[in-house]
Amino acid sequence: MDRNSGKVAFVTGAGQGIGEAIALRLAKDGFAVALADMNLTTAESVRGKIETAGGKACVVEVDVADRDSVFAAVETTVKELGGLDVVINNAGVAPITPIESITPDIYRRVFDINVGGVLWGIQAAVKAFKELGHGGKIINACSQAGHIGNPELAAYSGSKFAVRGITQTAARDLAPLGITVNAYCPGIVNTPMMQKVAQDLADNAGESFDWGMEQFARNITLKRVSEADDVAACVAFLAGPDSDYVTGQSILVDGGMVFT
Ligand SMILES: NC(=O)C1=CN([C@@H]2O[C@H](COP(=O)(O)OP(=O)(O)OC[C@H]3O[C@@H](n4cnc5c(N)ncnc54)[C@H](O)[C@@H]3O)[C@@H](O)[C@H]2O)C=CC1
Ligand SMILES: CC(=O)C(C)=O
Repeated sequence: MDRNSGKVAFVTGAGQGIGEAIALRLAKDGFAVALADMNLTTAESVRGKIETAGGKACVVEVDVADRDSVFAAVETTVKELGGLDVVINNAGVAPITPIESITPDIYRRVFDINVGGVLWGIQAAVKAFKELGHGGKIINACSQAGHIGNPELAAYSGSKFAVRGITQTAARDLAPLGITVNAYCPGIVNTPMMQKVAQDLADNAGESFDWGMEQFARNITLKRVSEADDVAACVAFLAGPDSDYVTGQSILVDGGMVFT
């Protein structure tokens, strides 16, 4: 707790799922947390949970696909919470996309949010860290699907491979500024996103939700689907001082789905 007190973390997609779990965990670990989301209702509810537990948080509206919106959200965070030390580019979307179904609109939406959101988040973080006169930590949402192509998720898998590449490059470019850049790669996490992915896959095949989930879950070595807290624990490591000598890595937190 003490090691992070006075530090500020900015988390996109913090209103639900993995982003919510990250925000709650970092607040418990002593960070003041900016809850950045396009859904202000869910973000406000997370703020309520943090404040009830004695933590500090603010809500910031953001559309991560919009560069200006990301820069404005980061600036608001610095004003409201008095600094910035960690930026977590977590927001993402995962539509089921059999290869022949991908339209220009689907392609652009997935890449604008999953890749653009990471790029603009990195740029906004660098600007703020420079203005504040110190380095910092940038942490991006990748996926096991960013290490191996997942069936019927071509647009999504492609976007997450891109996140891994950007993470490596940004780590090299930003090291001279004292900034580390890493990513976390969840497996199958029980969140609204994954529930929809499984349901859509099942609907396309005329099967049940459990069948849809099983298509993704059957290769998990630890034989259980992940909870968002499993991912938050890895992000807490990447956000804290114990990861100071780690950069450019995309760390799998998938219960043993992909071995690299
Ligand atoms: N759930 C899973 O099994 C896995 C998730 N991931 C990644 O983890 C991240 C979080 O996923 P989940 O929590 O499962 O998703 P989720 O769909 O449950 O929550 C996503 C949050 O991001 C927000 N959001 C979406 N688009 C946004 C935008 N343009 N601007 C601002 N906020 C936006 C939503 O309002 C929501 O609060 C994503 O990047 C996802 O790709 C990676 C691997 C597995
Ligand atoms: C949605 C996702 O990231 C999967 C299936 O790994």
